Amino acid sequence: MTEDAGGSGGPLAEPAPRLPLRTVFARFWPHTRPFRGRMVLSLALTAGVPALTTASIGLFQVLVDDVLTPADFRPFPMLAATYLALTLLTGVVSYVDSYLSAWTAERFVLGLRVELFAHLGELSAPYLDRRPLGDVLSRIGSDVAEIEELVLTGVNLLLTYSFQILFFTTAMLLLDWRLTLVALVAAPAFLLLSRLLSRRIADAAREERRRSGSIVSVAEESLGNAALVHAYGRTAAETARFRAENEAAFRAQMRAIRLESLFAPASGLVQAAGLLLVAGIAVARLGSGELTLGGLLVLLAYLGQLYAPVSGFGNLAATLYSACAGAERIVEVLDARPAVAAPAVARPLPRATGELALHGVAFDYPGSGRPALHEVSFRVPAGSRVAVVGASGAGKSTVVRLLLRQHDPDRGRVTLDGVDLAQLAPADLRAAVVPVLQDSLVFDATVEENIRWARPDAAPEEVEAAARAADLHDVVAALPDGYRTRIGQRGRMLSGGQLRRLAIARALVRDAPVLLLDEPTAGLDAASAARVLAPVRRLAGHRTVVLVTHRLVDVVDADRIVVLDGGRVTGYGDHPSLLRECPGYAALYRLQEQAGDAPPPAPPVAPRPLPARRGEAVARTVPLPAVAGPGVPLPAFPTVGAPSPVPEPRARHRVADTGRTALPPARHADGGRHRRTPDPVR
Ligand SMILES: Nc1ncnc2c1ncn2[C@@H]1O[C@H](COP(=O)(O)OP(=O)(O)OP(=O)(O)O)[C@@H](O)[C@H]1O
Repeated sequence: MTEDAGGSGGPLAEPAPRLPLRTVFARFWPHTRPFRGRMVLSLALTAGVPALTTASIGLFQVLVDDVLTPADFRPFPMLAATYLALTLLTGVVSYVDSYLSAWTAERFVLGLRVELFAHLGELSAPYLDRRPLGDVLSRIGSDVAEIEELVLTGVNLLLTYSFQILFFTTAMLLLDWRLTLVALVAAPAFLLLSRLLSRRIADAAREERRRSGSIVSVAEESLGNAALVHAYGRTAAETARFRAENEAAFRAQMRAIRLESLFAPASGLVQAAGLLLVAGIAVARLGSGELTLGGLLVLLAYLGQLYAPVSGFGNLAATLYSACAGAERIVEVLDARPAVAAPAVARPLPRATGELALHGVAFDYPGSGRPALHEVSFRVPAGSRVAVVGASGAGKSTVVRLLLRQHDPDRGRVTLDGVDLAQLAPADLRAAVVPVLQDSLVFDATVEENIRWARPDAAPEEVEAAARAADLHDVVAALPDGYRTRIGQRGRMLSGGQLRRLAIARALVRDAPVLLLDEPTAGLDAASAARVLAPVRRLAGHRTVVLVTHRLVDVVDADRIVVLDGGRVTGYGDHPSLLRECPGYAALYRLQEQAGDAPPPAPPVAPRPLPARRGEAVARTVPLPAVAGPGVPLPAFPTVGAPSPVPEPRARHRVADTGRTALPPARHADGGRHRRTPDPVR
C-alpha cells in the first residue's frame, strides 16, 4: 500500500507507454472485421444525411427566388410537400444510422472487453500480483470504451464531416465559386488551431486516465481492507488518500476541459470572421446583380453548415488524442505475455501417476535481484505425503508456484512423472496438480456451486462425497439450506477452518493425482488445524500430497519432509531423522514446541474410504517408482512404516547447491541402527 494519505506521492497506477495515434488505430482496426458489413451500410446512411440536408437548404433558394420575391404562391404546395418528404426521409435515415452505429459500437466494445478479460485470465496471478487491482478494473471498464471512440465513432465522424464538407462545398461552388473560395480561406485557421490544442489535450487526458485507474485502485484497496482500516482508526487517512487521487484527477480533467473549451470560442471567432468576409463580398455582388437574394441566403446557410464540420475536424483531433490515452493502457495489457508459455508441441500425459521432482532448480523473481531458490532438488514419489517446511521467506511458496508452473525455473527442471512441466499441455498439468491456496478463495455462491466449480460435471453425490472426505459435510448439513446455502462474499457464513475444508473439498472433487496445499493451517487454532489436516492425512496412498507449511507440528507424520532455508534444501527425511540430523529443523521444532504449538492428535491409520479417482481401482502403495528421464536420477523412496524396497543410503544431509555434507552421520547409542535419512536426490 502506498503511504500517500496526504496525496504527496504519485498515483498507484503506472503510466502506459505512449504510442502514436496511427499505431493505436492500426492495432484495433482489425477488430472491426466482424462489423464491416454494417459499417458500410452505416457509411451509406452517413452520406445520406448531409445529401438530404443539402437538398433541403437548396429548396430555400427556390422558395425565396420563385415564391417570395415574385409573390407567386402556386409552386408553394409542391415545395412544402418536397420539404416535408425530405425532412421525413432525413429523420428515418438518421434514426437507422444512429441505431446501427450504436449497435456496432457496443458490440465492438463488448468483444474487446471480453478479449481483454480472457487475456488477463491467461496472464494470471504473477501479472495481476504486480498491479493494483483497481487500475486493472478501470482499464476493463472505461479505457476499453475509449478505443471505440477512436476506431468507430472517430471514423464515423471523420466520414460524416467529410461528406458534409463535400456536399456543402459542391453546392456552394455551383452557386458562386469565387465566394466559395473566399469562404474556404478560413479552413486552414481551424486546422492550425486544432493542431495547437490537441496534443496538449492528449497529455491532460493521459494523466486523467491514469488517475482514474488510481481512484479505483485506492477505493478497491481501502474498501477491501475495511476491517483493518476500521480497527486501526484509519478511515480519515484513507479518505484523504482517496480525496488526493480524486483531486489529481480533477486537476487533469480541468486542464483538458480548459483546453477543449478554448477551442469553441476560438473557432467561433474564425467562423465569424469568415462569415463577415463572405457576407460583405456577397452583398456587393447582390447589388451588382451577380447574385440573387435567394442565392445569397442559401450561400450563407451553406456556409453556416460548412463551418460546423470544419471545426468538428478540429474537435475530432482532440477527441482522438484523448481516446488514444485510454487505448495505450489497453495495448499495454494486451501486449503483456504470460510468465510461462505453453509448449508448441506438448508431451501427452493423459493420466499422471503424480510423481513430482525438482532437479537443481534455481529461481529469481523478475526484478528482485536476489535468488529465491538455489539449486533445489527433491522428489515427491507418487502417492506419498511430503511436507515442505522452513521459516518465513525460506522459499516454500516459490516452490508451490514452480510446481503449479506459474513461473519457469531459471535453471534446472520441475517434472511430473518425469516429464518437464514446460513440455506439458497446460490442461494436462492443471488436471494433474490441484492446489489449495493459502487464502481460501471462494465465490459468493452456494456451497455446492463452490465445490462443483472445480469440476462442473460433478454429480451431487460426488460433491457430497468430497465434502464428507474434507470433513465438511456435518457443517454443511447444519446450514439453513444445506448444500444450497449461499456462503456470501468471501465466504463470511463460514469460519476460517471451515473455509479451508471447503477449499479442500473443492480440490478433492477435481479428482487429480496431486494435491498441493500451501499453508492450509495458517491462522487456525490447534483444534481447527487438526480438523483441516485430518482429511489430508486420510488421503495417504490415494494421492500425492505436497503440504507447504511453516508449522512443523503439522507434519511430524509426513512420509518425508523437505527443509528449506534461504532458498536451499538443508534437510530431507522423516521427522525423527531430521530431529536427530538437521540442526536447523530441530531448533525450529523446539522453538515451536516451546511456543506452545501442540502436535496434532495422532493420525488415523486406516484411511476412510474416499471417492476413488476416476480410472483408478486400487490405491497406489509402495514401492514407488524412481524418477525417470534425463537429469539427476532419483532413487526409489520408501514410505514410512513400509519396508524399504532398496537398501537405504547412509544418513546424511546435503547442502543441495554445493553437494557438501553439512553434518557428519550422527552416532547413536543403538550402534547406528537408527532410521536413516534419505538424501533428497540420491
Ligand atoms: N512476487 C515476488 N517478487 C519478488 N520477490 C518475491 C516474490 N515473492 C516472494 N519473493 C521473495 O522470495 C523469497 C521466498 O519467498 P516465499 O514467498 O517463497 O517464502 P515462504 O517460505 O513461502 O515465506 P512465508 O512462509 O512467509 O510465506 C523471499 O525472499 C521473498 O521476499
